[in-house]
Amino acid sequence: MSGGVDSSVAARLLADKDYDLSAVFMRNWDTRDESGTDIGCEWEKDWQDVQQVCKSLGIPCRMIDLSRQYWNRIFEPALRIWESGETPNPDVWCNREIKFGALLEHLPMDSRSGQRSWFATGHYARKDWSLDGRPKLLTAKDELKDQSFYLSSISETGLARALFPLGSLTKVEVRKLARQYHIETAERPESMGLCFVGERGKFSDFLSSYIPFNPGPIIDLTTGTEIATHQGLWGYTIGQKARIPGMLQKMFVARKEHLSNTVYVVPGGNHEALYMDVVNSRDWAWIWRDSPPQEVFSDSGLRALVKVRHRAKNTPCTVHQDPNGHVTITIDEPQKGVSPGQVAAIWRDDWCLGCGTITTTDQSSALRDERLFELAQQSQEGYLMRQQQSAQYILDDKRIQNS
Ligand SMILES: Nc1ncnc2c1ncn2[C@@H]1O[C@H](COP(=O)(O)OP(=O)(O)OP(=O)(O)O)[C@@H](O)[C@H]1O
Repeated sequence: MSGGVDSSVAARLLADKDYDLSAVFMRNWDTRDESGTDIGCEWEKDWQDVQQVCKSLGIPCRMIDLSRQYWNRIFEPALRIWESGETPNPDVWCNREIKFGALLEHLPMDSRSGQRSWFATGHYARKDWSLDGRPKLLTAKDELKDQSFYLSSISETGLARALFPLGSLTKVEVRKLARQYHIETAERPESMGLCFVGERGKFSDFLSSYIPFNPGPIIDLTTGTEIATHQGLWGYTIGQKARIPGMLQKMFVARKEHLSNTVYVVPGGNHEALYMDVVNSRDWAWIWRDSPPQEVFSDSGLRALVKVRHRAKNTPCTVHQDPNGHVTITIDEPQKGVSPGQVAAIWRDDWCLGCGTITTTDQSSALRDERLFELAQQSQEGYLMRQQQSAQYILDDKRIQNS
């Protein structure tokens, strides 16, 4: 339980069904880890809320400190990904590594069945069983609140023990129930921001206390000219507006290039260079790890639905997997703002099958404007050449000084 409306209502619904309940609150962020900031200990407030709600529901609760695991398994790796120019999705990996990973390991074993106890959360998702008894992750009834995207990386073992009591309710119904049950946190607003880290004002300011500045050029992809300097690739997200001082025209981030430390922008939020329809991925994980759908290995591939970020709509696509496990997704309708580092998850109707991290995106020949990509190539080569030249000048300078 997080102390919020959703997990509190979930607990109450299970209590009404006579489950033998106990609650666990995870403390996953230690504000002492925050470099140079003094933001206060929000987890203490959440923990108080959990204790208060549990007291009125009459169920025991305890706190588990998983902040070291969160730092090592989620936050540190995410910082390295931001630094490399990709935009990670720590919340998806948090569900796999922490909630349905480290936490599950703490759950007591049921003496009768020899299995771990059931594990309920306030996620908006549903679960069903296949005919041969395997758990299926399904989308929630409330399409707007559906969180199956965030759960798409969890394993079959974790899913098998999971209960999602809110899966068939809408958020409006859940809030109504919270008021009806007089749950203390019924009016608590939706939590925002990075899972467990919480809201942190301007996110790029928060990141800049962990990642060193690394200035590089911002290049207009349509002209190949350098129009500004950025302070680090991590401050820019593909598809989003890029603030360019002194420029009236609104520019949007089309690409980020790690090798040359370059941000490429285009004028206008609907520019064709912002739309991608081919997605390559790494670390692909099927929820049923040992039995991917066999169609992905055939020439025609698996027809499915894909989501490339939480609020994107599920879009028809074709999925292929090569013998090395790499998954490529070709999307029927080009998507805006598909970002390496983010997660692509796939569904068959309402059944979520798994997800992977986006490595590269591309435009199929129907979309591609070769001229733009030649310009990008040239400006990248030009930038690398200038870097080599300035390195040579520094060397020459040193030689002159030494002699
Ligand atoms: N600190 C925590 N300790 C234990 N469980 C948590 C914690 N944070 C989240 N959860 C569990 O994960 C579920 C989803 O969390 P998330 O933050 O995505 O949703 P939420 O809408 O903010 O949920 P809530 O209203 O319960 O805070 C929660 O409903 C809860 O069951």
